[in-house]
Amino acid sequence: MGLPGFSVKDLEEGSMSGVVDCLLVLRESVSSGLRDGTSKAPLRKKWRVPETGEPLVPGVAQGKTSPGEDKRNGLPDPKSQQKTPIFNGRKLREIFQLKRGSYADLPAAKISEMMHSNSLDNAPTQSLLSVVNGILDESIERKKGEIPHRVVYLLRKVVQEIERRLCIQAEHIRSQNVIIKTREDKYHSKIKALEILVNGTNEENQMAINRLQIIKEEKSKIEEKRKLGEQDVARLMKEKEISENTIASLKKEMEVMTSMHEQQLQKIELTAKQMEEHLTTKIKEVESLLVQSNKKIEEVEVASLLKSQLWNKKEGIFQKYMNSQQLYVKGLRISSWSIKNEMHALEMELRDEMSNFGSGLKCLVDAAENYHKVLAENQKLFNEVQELKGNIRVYCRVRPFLPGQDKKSTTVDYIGENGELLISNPFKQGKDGHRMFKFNKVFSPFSSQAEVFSDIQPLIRSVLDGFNVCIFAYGQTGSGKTYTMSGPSTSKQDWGVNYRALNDLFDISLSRRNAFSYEVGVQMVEIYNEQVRDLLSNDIAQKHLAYGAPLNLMDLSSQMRAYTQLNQHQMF
Ligand SMILES: Nc1ncnc2c1ncn2[C@@H]1O[C@H](COP(=O)(O)OP(=O)(O)OP(=O)(O)O)[C@@H](O)[C@H]1O
Repeated sequence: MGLPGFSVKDLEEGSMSGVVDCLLVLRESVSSGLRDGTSKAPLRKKWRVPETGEPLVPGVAQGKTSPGEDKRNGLPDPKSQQKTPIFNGRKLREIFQLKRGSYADLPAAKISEMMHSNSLDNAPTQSLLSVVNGILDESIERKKGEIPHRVVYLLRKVVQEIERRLCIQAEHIRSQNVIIKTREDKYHSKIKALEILVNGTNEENQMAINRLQIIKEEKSKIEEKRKLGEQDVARLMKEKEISENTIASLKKEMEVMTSMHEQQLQKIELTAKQMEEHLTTKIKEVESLLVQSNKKIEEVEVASLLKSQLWNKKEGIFQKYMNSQQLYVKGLRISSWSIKNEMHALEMELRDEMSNFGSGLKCLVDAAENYHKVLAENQKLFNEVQELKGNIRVYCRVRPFLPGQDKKSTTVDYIGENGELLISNPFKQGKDGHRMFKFNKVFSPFSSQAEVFSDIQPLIRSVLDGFNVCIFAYGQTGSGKTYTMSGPSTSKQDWGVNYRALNDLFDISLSRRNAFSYEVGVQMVEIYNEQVRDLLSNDIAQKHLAYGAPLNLMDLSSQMRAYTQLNQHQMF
C-alpha cells in the first residue's frame, strides 16, 4: 500500500513516530484519493462495512462511536480529546450524522476548516476511519458501476485490514502504556529511594571513606600477614621436607629395627625353647632331688629323735652336775666371807702402817725442801761465779801445723797462762813486729779436746739452771772450727764441744731427774753462701730455710732448749 511501516518493538519501546507517520501517509493518500475522486478519478462503488457486521474496533458499532467509547477502543489520545472536546463531540457527530452524499455537498470552507485545523490530529482513529468509510461509500455510490466490484471489495478488505492492524497496535500500545506506567511508578519509587539514599550518602560516604581507610590498613596488615604466612608456608614446606626426610629415614630405621627385632625375637624364641627344655630337665632333676630330700628329712627326723633322747639323758646328767656345783658355790661363798673378814683386818693394819709412813715421809719432804734450798743457793753461787768470770768469754785455740806445712813459719811467739798471745810480724820491725792479744784463755796447739771443753763445761750446767748460753767458733777457713766444735771422729776421745756439751746436758738432767724434768731439742743448720740449710731434715724441699732477717747466732743456739718441770723456758 506504500505506507511507512512500524514494528511491535517500536510500540514496546514507546516510540509512536512510526505509527503516526503511517497514519499521516494513509490520511494523505485517502484525502488525495478523495480529491482526485472529486475531480479526475472515476466513480467507485460504495465503501461497505464488512458483512459480518463486526465493528471496526471491538465494542464499537460503525457510525455510533461516542467520545467515551473512542477513548477505550480507538487510538487513545485522551489529552487531545480533552483539548478538542467540541470537535470530537459536536463536529464529528455532525460529520457522521451526514447522510449519503453529504461529504461531497460539504462546503469548501467547512472542509478547509477541517483541513487547516489540527483537529484531525487529535481525532480518534475510529472517527477518522468512519470518515474514510463514509467518503469511500459515498464515492462508490456516486461512481456506481464505474469501479469494478472486486476493486471495491479489495478496497474494503484493505480498510478492514488497516482497522484490524490498528486495533492490534492500539492493544499493544495500551499494554505498553500499562507496562510503561508500572515502570514509571517503579522509577518514581526508585528515584525516591535514590533521593533518600543520596541524602544519607554523604554521611555514609564519610563512613565509607573511614571504613575504606580501615579496610586499606587491614588490607596492608593482611598483606603483611599474607607475606608472613607465605614465609611461614615456605618455612613449613622446608620443615615438611626435612620432616619427610626424617620420617623416611626413621621408616628405614624402623624397618631395619623391625627386621632386627624379628631376628632377635626368633633368637629369643629359640633360646626360650632351649630354656624351656633346660627347665623341664631341671624340674625333673629338682623333683628327683625333692624325693631324695624328703627321704633325707625322714632320716634327719629319725636322727633328731635319737639326738633329743640323748640330749634328755645329758640334761639329767647336767642337772646333777648343777646341783653339785651349787653346793660348791655355797662353800665358796662361806670361804669368801671369811677372806673378806681377813682383808678387812689387813686393811686396818695397812692404814696404821700408812699413817706411820706418812709421818716419816713428811720428815723426808722437809729434809728435801732443805736440800732444794741448799741446792738453789749452790746454783746461785755457781752462776755468780760464772758471771764473775765474764758473760762473754773469748777463747783462742791455736791449730797445729798440718802435715806438710813448714813448722818454722809460725807467727806465734808466746802463749801466756792468763790468755796472753804474742804474734810476731816478720815483715815489720821494732814494736810493730810483735803484737800482744788478750783472751780469757789461749789453748796451745797441743791442747786436747777435753782441755778445751773443761773451760766451757760449767756453762752447760748454767743452761740447766735457766741461763742462756751461746758457744760458737769463729775463724778463717781451715783454722779448725769444725775440729773444735765437732771433732775429727766420733770416738769419745775426739768429741768436740757439741758432743761433750750434749753429753753433759743429758748426764746432769739424768742426775736431776728426781727433781726436774728436761726436754732437749737439737737443730743443725748450715749457713753457706748466704744459704741456710737444715742439716737434720730428710725432706729436700724443707732443707733450704728462709733467709730473710739478719742471722742471729743466739737464736740458732736457742734451738737447743730445755724445759724445767715448772715449764720454765730455759735456753742453752
Ligand atoms: N787442734 C787440731 N789438732 C790437729 N788437727 C787440727 C786441729 N785443728 C784443725 N786441725 C785440722 O786442720 C784441718 C782444718 O780444720 P777444720 O776443718 O776444722 O777447719 P775449719 O775452720 O772448720 O775450716 P772451714 O771453715 O773451711 O770449714 C783439718 O784437717 C783438721 O783435722
